[in-house]
Amino acid sequence: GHSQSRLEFLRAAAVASVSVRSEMKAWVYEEYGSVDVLKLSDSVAVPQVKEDQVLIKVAAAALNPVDFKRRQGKFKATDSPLSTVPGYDVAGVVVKVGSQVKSLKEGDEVYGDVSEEALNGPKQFGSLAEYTAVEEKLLALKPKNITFAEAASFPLAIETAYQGLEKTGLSAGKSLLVLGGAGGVGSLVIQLAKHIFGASRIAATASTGKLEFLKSLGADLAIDYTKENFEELPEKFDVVYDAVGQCDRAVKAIKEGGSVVAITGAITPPGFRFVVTSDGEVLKKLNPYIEEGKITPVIDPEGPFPFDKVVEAFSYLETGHATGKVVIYPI
Ligand SMILES: NC(=O)C1=CN([C@@H]2O[C@H](COP(=O)(O)OP(=O)(O)OC[C@H]3O[C@@H](n4cnc5c(N)ncnc54)[C@H](OP(=O)(O)O)[C@@H]3O)[C@@H](O)[C@H]2O)C=CC1
Ligand SMILES: CC[C@H]1OC(C)=C(O)C1=O
Repeated sequence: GHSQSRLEFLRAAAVASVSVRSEMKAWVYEEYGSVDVLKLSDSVAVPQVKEDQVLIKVAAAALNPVDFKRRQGKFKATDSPLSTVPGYDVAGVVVKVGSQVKSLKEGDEVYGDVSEEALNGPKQFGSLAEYTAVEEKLLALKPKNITFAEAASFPLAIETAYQGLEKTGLSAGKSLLVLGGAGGVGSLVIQLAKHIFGASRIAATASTGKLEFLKSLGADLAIDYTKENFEELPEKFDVVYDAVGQCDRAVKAIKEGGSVVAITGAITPPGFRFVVTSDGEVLKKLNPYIEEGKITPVIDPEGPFPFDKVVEAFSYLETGHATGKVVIYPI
């Protein structure tokens, strides 16, 4: 009928517009440094899709500390070549698919972390752009009940939270202490621990103004780190998830036989380091919890930041005091 042919026309036009357009707007840095090296260019090549990749028209992106640590040159030994388009987290619409793509098609609304290994050869052309090319296996369909901005807030942080908790052996009836419960990762660790891993008791640390926020996420005990030292409390935990870099103190807060997973900072045994691997299958597994409203996105109210305010967004994230995620929307 008329509407079907119109839809096909629009879809073809969308594809044609991309295949004709060879340049796009993107944030780029050509050298390592502070936010001053970030430039907004309008002549970056639209990425070509490899056989196992899809081309995404970016609707929203989110920032992670790894973006600014990488830009500062902290991972230069294993980084991809400069110049770099930063950005790991993406949400948007598929506009082109590679020849080996199995289940995604043009028009699909997707989200994910574009770099399978965060530190080892991350994407040179990331998500802070109008288009980005991503392997199908790193993506999942966006749940219908959340916006693109909310979807972009999840991937790297929720995969870090989930995979890190899996490694600790947290299971039903065990207790957990989260160091940095109000951050992008910590706010999801609390929710996943409660709703998926069945933790019987969750404690978390943050500063004075965020204690009620911790409880709203599902923490039973909110510890104000400006007033007390968690490791001096009488209560010990089966698991500590360190998202701050306090492993030397975390190991004093576990029960005999407990475990400490640390995602940043120096490691003190028996604590162990964990680094996230991007995986669309994790998002597919968590989608039902998001669709049921059990896991909810947390976007810092300073944002979302529009595309031309990425420098302001990084400056805010780099204060180390963002609540939940710093999102870039609209693009
Ligand atoms: N290994 C891996 O795979 C990954 C590592 N990371 C790393 O983990 C860390 C956390 O990442 P992310 O959550 O995105 O970071 P965020 O920038 O979102 O963390 C900000 C939060 O940290 C809290 N915070 C700061 N200092 C303390 C403290 N002393 N005690 C408790 N909370 C504190 C702040 O709360 P307040 O304002 O109350 O101080 C704020 O809410 C970063 O270093 C990041 O690089 C992140 C993802 C993956
Ligand atoms: C060594 C941890 C490193 O990896 C990620 C993804 C970060 O944010 C880090 O600090």
